[in-house]
Amino acid sequence: MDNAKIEEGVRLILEGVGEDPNREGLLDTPARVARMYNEVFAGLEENPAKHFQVTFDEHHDGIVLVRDIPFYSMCEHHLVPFFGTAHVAYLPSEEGRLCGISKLARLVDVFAKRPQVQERLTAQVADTLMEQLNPRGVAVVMEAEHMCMSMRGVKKPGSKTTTSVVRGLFESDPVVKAEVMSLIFRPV
Ligand SMILES: Nc1nc2c(ncn2[C@@H]2O[C@H](COP(=O)(O)OP(=O)(O)OP(=O)(O)O)[C@@H](O)[C@H]2O)c(=O)[nH]1
Ligand SMILES: [Zn+2]
Repeated sequence: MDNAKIEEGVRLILEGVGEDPNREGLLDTPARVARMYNEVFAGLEENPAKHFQVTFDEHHDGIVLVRDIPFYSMCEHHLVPFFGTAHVAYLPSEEGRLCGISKLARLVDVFAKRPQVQERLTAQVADTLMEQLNPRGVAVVMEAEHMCMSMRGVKKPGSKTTTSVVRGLFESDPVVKAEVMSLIFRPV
């Protein structure tokens, strides 16, 4: 990442809003924001495949689901956060391999830590899992609050956006799809 460019940009924004980037409280802000962007956009420099180098030659007939994975992303339209929970499920194939369950959460982070829209984030997680594990199916559901809808604009704090992407058997077989959705949306 080009930190000098980020810092220059932040100084220009501060000037643009009528602030003095040289006053004491703001002096370190451009460098701080650059460090923050390195963190919140770290996924831009990550290849998701690296998380699937270790897989297990184990067999599991049914669904593997990790629910309630918290994530923070950045809306690419306004560059403010949207955040919530992701539910990631797959149905291993006969000959396919299993991954460590933490890798499903790591995969969410790789794509969440980029400028995003929620629909694309959901599809990228699903499609990468299909590529990497060659499972019989994948289902990804994300529920998020968008700061661009809460603190500004339409100002609807608390409104949640749900996106779902199903692939493979979860797409083609309504019974299997109903099973995974009942696990994802089971009453608490
Ligand atoms: N589909 C989708 N839209 C998003 C997402 N995040 C933000 N948006 C929307 O992106 C749209 C951008 O619309 P514009 O009309 O160009 O921008 P705006 O004038 O700031 O819009 P308002 O937010 O309605 O004030 C808004 O409707 C946002 O709600 C997302 O993840 N997916
Ligand atoms: Zn937005």
